[in-house]
Amino acid sequence: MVETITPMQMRELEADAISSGLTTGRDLMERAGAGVVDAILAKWPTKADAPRRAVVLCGPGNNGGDGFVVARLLLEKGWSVVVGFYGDAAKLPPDARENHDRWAKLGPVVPFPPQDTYEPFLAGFEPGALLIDALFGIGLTRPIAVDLSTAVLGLAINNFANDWNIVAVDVPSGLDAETGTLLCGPPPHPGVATAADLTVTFHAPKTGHMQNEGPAVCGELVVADIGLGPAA
Ligand SMILES: NC(=O)C1=CN([C@@H]2O[C@H](COP(=O)(O)OP(=O)(O)OC[C@H]3O[C@@H](n4cnc5c(N)ncnc54)[C@H](OP(=O)(O)O)[C@@H]3O)[C@@H](O)[C@H]2O)[C@@H](O)CC1
Ligand SMILES: [K+]
Repeated sequence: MVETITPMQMRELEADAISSGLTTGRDLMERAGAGVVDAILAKWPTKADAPRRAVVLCGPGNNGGDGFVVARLLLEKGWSVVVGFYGDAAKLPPDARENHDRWAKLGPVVPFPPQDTYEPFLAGFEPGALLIDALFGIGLTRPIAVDLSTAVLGLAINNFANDWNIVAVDVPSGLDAETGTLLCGPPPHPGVATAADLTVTFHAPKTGHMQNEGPAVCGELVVADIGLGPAA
């Protein structure tokens, strides 16, 4: 049986590790991003000589921070990367802000949903590219706004037409990481922005990955070690 932990237990593990001096939030975020990239390259090794193109959608919290790390690490590997950002940089938590700023020195941060044209994102729609969902992780507290979920759905529809693969950072955005239920708005509001081909979570699976809608929307679930000690 797979041992799962709740999001609250994950936060406690993280806080204990940081307060005891075992690690820092910055290092955890770097390892989380590296774990996502490792899982991508393990699942799609041929992408090393395929399009090597990714659109990374980053949200307003630390899940978005992980996304900025993924964007930087893929760029370092020679990928072409477009970053969309749903949020306000000035309000990002510190580690996410740092990684946003590091990325901003490497490439543009395109507001998402885009204000006038989807062109920066659509330019990436070629077969085999990746859509990386770093919008919301264990901090999702309410249904995703209609404008955001509609914009993601628009990209996802293009994705289906163009054989993209979707990678979720920690959880597919819209999935409650504790209960495995979808935080849905009124119909036709989609509850899960992106049902993933690959979900990369950290330290241990969360309860929500394994129950209710979780298994159906996560795709393959990979657990990355981020240095919090042995998993439960
Ligand atoms: N903890 C760990 O051990 C590690 C965590 N790591 C990573 O951090 C992630 C957790 O980060 P997190 O706590 O910042 O939460 P996250 O999911 O980014 O979202 C919070 C933001 O979203 C907002 N918001 C919420 N719902 C919303 C909605 N419907 N629509 C709009 N906004 C909404 C919310 O705003 P608020 O509710 O305060 O208004 C807040 O701004 C975790 O999943 C993992 O990826 C790793 O780096 C390694 C170690
Ligand atoms: K996510």
